Amino acid sequence: MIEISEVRKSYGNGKSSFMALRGISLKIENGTFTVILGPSGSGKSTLLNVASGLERPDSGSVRYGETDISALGDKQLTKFRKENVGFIFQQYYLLPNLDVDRNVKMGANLAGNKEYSHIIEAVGLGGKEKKYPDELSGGEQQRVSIARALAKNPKVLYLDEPTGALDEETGRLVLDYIDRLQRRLRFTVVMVTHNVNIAEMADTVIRMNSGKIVESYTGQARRTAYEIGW
Ligand SMILES: Nc1ncnc2c1ncn2[C@@H]1O[C@H](COP(=O)(O)OP(=O)(O)OP(=O)(O)O)[C@@H](O)[C@H]1O
Repeated sequence: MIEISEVRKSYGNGKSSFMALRGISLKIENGTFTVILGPSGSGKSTLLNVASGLERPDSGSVRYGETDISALGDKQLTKFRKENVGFIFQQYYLLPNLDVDRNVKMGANLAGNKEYSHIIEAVGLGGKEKKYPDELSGGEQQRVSIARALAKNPKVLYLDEPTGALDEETGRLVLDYIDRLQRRLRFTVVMVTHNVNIAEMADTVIRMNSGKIVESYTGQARRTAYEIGW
């Protein structure tokens, strides 16, 4: 379980400081799919970054089971991220001079995994291993970034607006891969999105406003990427 307790986070200092998270507490069960909704600037990305160990909270704790990652040193925190979490962003951040196979291999190497070809197949990119990012569509590039993240075999996959740069058809396709892989492999998913419809795909929905959680509910029947509105 991921347990976030009384987390606060501000940016800047003095008069220009801004409190992005104002006391967030939340529990995420292993193997569940959580969607975080909220208006622009409400703190969604900050929460994702703090939960995943990309950023440290000013106060409060972020626990993965027995480990409080907010108390880890830099080296230990980096090791924790390498071994436990995968990231997917709106931008794909693929290395342009590496082909699909080597981009995904980079993810596998981070976690010391040798096997990753099956992940390329699983995101529907079998046969495209030798293509370079600029030879792929946006949806294909995002599926490479999913494969790269999953090649680490992460316990938790964090996604920040993964379909933000994609049209509806491609967005549904990408979400469908994430959904089906999550149901099969049972890793934990935490996804930030502007699209309220995507919340219907989740077990748990968290709604944020002004750095606080204003609503959360869990246990809803999950819909597939092709059953939701857009
Ligand atoms: N590195 C930073 N330095 C200064 N302020 C920041 C930084 N990152 C975020 N903020 C501020 O913190 C607030 C919350 O930002 P955050 O990115 O978490 O919101 P969000 O809900 O993800 O927004 P969006 O949906 O637009 O991405 C915003 O007002 C933002 O300007």
